[in-house]
Amino acid sequence: MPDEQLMSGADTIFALSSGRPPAGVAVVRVSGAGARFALETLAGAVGEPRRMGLVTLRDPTTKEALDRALTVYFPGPASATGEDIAEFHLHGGRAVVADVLAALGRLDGLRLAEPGEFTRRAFANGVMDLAAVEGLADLIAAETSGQRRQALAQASGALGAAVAGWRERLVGIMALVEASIDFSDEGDVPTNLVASAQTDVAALQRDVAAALDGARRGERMRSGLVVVIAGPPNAGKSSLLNALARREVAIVSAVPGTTRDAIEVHLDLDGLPVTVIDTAGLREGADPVEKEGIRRARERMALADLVLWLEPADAPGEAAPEVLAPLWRVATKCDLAEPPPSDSDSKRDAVRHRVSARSGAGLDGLVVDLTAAAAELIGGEPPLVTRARQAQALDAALAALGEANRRADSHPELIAEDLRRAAAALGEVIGMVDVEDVLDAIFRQFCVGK
Ligand SMILES: Nc1nc2c(c(=O)[nH]1)N(C=O)[C@@H](CNc1ccc(C(=O)N[C@@H](CCC(=O)O)C(=O)O)cc1)CN2
Ligand SMILES: Nc1nc2c(ncn2[C@@H]2O[C@H](COP(=O)(O)OP(=O)(O)OP(=O)(O)O)[C@@H](O)[C@H]2O)c(=O)[nH]1
Ligand SMILES: [Mg+2]
Repeated sequence: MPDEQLMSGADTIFALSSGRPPAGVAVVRVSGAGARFALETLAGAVGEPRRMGLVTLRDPTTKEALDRALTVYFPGPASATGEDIAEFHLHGGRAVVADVLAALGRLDGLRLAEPGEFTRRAFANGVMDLAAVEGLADLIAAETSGQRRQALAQASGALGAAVAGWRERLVGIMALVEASIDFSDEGDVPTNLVASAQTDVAALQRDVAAALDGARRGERMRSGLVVVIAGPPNAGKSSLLNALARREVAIVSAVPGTTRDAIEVHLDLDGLPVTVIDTAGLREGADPVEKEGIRRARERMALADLVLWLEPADAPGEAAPEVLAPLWRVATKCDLAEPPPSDSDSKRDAVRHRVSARSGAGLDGLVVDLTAAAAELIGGEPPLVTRARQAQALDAALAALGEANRRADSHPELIAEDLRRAAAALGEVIGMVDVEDVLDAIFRQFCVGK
């Protein structure tokens, strides 16, 4: 083991960072003081920093060729983890990858990385703040362009930069308040210092509150908008789900009470993530299994962002239950019945769409309307705040700022204490304070190699 590695105390870690073999190319990353040693030993050369080179990789013991591969060396601290990094871009065959990983594992001081360990080191070395780490997790999980856009902004440090700006302003405000405390020792309290501090606090409150305003939107973008299909048995709920998903996800039958479990599909509507959930038809007097399905249906409706209430055009009139979310009445099987005279529905809860899963009629219109609703709820410029954890910390900061602002001018020491709490809460957002358990929770979500 190289001496500097013993001194740094941290192991050198390695992992397959690309997807599951077989694949066209597989990328193995090595991070830590032994990265250089790994290249020297397997490739026989390190190469110019940050330049790829084509080499033959050899087993260090037998000297057998393992692959013709591309390698690149990134010396720390200007690297993705802040440590020395070596990358092996291999042919993505299972045996190539397995044999190269095995050869690395036999090198002194190298061990397989734990999930998220590369990113954990990037965080520990100040390459990324905690919000950026969360953004990176979201970037890897992103299924739609909208999610990608929001995650990339956060992974690139958008929230971290905003928080840094707020903290800087807070430090300026604290200086004003501290100055007024010092003056008060001299029996000459310039109250305008505190007044000026309070003006600045109010401005800061407005900016933090504005960022918090987007939090719900950010969380919905991460998790996807939840649209629940509900209605009486046999209304054509599962048929509509299948039509929206364009595949036979749910069982459709003429027997009422077919669906019991809630069935989810993920749609990408113009880059916006929408989860559509098919549920058991609501009715009284069902058997115990169906009853449980109906309980789950109601539970899903209670958590929905939007409910589609389906009623067959040839047997309309089943009253929709009260729900918190907006509810759209959708007439189904419109191939079976003529539309009723237009004044037959009261304006307030008029049927909003007439569809037929069989003929396809009305489906495009429904999707256009859903896309517009999604754009309304989660579209637009990506918000800064995207997680409940971030929102809670900012809420705490806002509360402390509010306290500071409400205090009488005569208590600068108490104002200073409020401001320190606000600063600590802002620090939590970017992981400067008190986040060990949060860290474990976040890094557990990552895959090995990230
Ligand atoms: N092959 C490969 N592709 C990858 C990654 C990787 O680690 N390896 N990434 C892994 O997530 C992402 C790219 N992220 C990276 C982030 C920073 C640096 C880096 O060297 N940063 C230095 C120098 C910056 C510069 O010269 O412009 C620095 O920030 O100091 C490299 C990759 C996506 N693609
Ligand atoms: N003519 C016509 N029949 C339809 C249409 N959509 C569904 N059906 C029929 O209506 C019956 C019930 O359809 P499902 O989609 O299973 O209804 P559901 O609401 O999921 O029923 P449950 O799961 O039992 O609550 C099936 O026989 C379907 O073929 C349609 O647009 N037109
Ligand atoms: Mg069904």
